[in-house]
Amino acid sequence: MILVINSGSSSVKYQLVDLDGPTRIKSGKVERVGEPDSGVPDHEAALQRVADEVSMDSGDLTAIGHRVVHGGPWFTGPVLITDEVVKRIEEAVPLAPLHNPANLAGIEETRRLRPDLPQVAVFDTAFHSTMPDAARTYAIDREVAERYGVRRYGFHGTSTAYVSRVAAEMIGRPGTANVIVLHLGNGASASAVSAGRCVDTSMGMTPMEGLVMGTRPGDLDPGVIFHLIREGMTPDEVESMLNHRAGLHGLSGDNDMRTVIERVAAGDADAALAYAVYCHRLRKYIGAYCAVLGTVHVIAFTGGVGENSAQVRRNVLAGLEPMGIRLDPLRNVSVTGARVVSAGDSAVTVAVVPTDEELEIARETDGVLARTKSE
Ligand SMILES: Nc1ncnc2c1ncn2[C@@H]1O[C@H](COP(=O)(O)OP(=O)(O)O)[C@@H](O)[C@H]1O
Ligand SMILES: CC(=O)OP(=O)(O)O
Ligand SMILES: [Mg+2]
Repeated sequence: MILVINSGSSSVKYQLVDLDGPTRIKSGKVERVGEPDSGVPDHEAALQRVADEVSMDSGDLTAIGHRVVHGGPWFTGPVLITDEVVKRIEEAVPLAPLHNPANLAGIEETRRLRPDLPQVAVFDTAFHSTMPDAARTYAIDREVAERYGVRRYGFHGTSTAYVSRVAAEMIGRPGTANVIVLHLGNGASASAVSAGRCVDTSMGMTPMEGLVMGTRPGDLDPGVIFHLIREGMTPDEVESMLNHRAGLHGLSGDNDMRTVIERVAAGDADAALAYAVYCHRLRKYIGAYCAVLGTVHVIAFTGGVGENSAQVRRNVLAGLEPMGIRLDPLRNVSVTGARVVSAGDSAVTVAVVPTDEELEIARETDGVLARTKSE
């Protein structure tokens, strides 16, 4: 039995997975980590709760798999965690300040509680590591880029790998489909996947580029940053603003899409603007990735917003009928499992695919253990 820990910026999810049996034995989520009055002051406290819930001393555990958001230039696949690996994950903290520290806290805690078990790191960046150079490269001075390691990595790769595979299977094109995956959670990204390979993704060197997110702005003219610094903000203040007080939260004061949508319905102008900017950016990326892929077989919505908000799907895809994208209004409001929500005559299939990062991490963890044993 494998324990999977998915430490996010504000939540810790876990799953106990038995890959030989009925797969998901137990799962849970500690949310609102670090928010005042949530009763969960930090990630250590959240992990303590998880440890209480899963009986960490169980003899049935064979390994622990961890989501790690940034693998830097070092990791293009899952690895057994050693002190050396931990050091690399620490080195990548400045590139994913909301995520890597939380991932490290999870690793440290489970290594302390179960030093006897193999632990595996599964990186968000790994799936995107085979992106073509044209998509991975920022058009800046090549020497500067090389010296400082400036390049695009992409994130949400574990989710995107899982969802693109399920979506391709759903339409009877396993391993061959062209898929646009829209992972819309607190962080959000779009990816273009062709025959199982990522050919472009919206997040970049850090998880700040691309779509509008709960607290991050997505695409932003870099000139804005220099303007703010010249006006007197420090680089740390700008970075903190862009990580914590931008996106839906920056525009409306709320980062939770459910609250934003309720406020839009109640006629709130700030929420309406935040929602409009969010949807507009998403439409732009869908258009861009249709062009990148040429032919799109399926658009897959996932993540908390993508899976649950029929309204976001409807608003974002409205008017795209000339591009062969037509939702079925009734299917779009259906609510269970992986499902097709496009009309029968839609050239492009639109699907909702609940992501399962934890199952994918368990499989990758199992794969690393099998390879380690056979070596
Ligand atoms: N029914 C819903 N309608 C709109 N948004 C929803 C709904 N359910 C969940 N969400 C949104 O999903 C987001 C969280 O997604 P999730 O994938 O769980 O986040 P993360 O894994 O990044 O912490 C929140 O913004 C939440 O408001
Ligand atoms: C990479 C990233 O943004 O992850 P999350 O959506 O879990 O915050
Ligand atoms: Mg997530």
